[in-house]
Amino acid sequence: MEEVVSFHHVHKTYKNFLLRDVSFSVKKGFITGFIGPNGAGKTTTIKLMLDLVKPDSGEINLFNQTYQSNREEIKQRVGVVFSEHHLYQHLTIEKMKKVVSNFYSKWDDDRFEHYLKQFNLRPDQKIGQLSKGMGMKLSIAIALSHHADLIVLDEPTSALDPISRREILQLLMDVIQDEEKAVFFSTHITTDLEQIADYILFLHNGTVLLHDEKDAILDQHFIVRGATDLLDSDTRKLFLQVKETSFGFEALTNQASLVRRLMGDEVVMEKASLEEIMVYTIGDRSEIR
Ligand SMILES: Nc1ncnc2c1ncn2[C@@H]1O[C@H](COP(=O)(O)OP(=O)(O)OP(=O)(O)O)[C@@H](O)[C@H]1O
Repeated sequence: MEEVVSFHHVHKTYKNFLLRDVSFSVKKGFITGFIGPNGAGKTTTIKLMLDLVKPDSGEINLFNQTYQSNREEIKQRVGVVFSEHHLYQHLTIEKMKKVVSNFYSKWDDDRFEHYLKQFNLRPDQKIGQLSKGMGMKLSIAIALSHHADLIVLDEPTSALDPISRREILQLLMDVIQDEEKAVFFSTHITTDLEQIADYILFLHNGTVLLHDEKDAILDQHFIVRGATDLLDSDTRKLFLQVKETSFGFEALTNQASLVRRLMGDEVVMEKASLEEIMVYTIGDRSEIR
């Protein structure tokens, strides 16, 4: 399977933050969802991916090339959407298009017009007068109008109403239909990823906690509930985190089949959502720290 992005042991240090030994890949033809709590390092990772900041060590490849050797070609092949759009407020959409289209050799006016229509945007509208959601849609329209092979989005749906969100999610699914492109998409709305992501990358405190196919992650992780007397030093090892109350325990496991075999009917097991996986896993880590 072709890798569009690969990070190999990437480190980046800020005064109060360390991105540590980050390795992952983004595959062509798939949507990779990028999750992690506030301050996990998601935007830093995206900026590294886009060459907006440089790593201290490690290697970053896009399309099997490095920015050092092929910066211009890589930039042409990437479409970017940030949560706050960086478009010129005083310009109309039409004028903004003229600025941006000059930058991209494969800019496609017809495609851009198609997206404007789809998003109910007019070329004569001033960017400063667009709502947050409309601004986001314009950024997405721009990112999708130069035949990019990789679309990188940093929290694109957080400002959108549920209807627009669905529209954008559908659009991202359409983008990967021809299996020629890859989408990398950070968000706090984990239910969006349950709908559309093929792979999940989960970052916490600057390290990768999980990177796998979404279905594999959801198949492995279960919330288990049972009586506290089932817990001993051995059975506790089956769980990533255990919460105990006077009614019993509730725990997250990533060894569902083993729990089923060992505890069987004595416990109730329910598939964990991505949100539960995040919350339980992070709880565990912060206790260790
Ligand atoms: N230029 C910088 N200089 C110093 N520290 C920085 C810089 N950029 C980011 N940081 C720090 O790095 C850490 C990770 O920030 P980052 O924006 O990557 O997190 P995030 O996962 O995107 O968070 P959120 O979900 O809140 O957007 C934070 O503690 C932040 O303060």
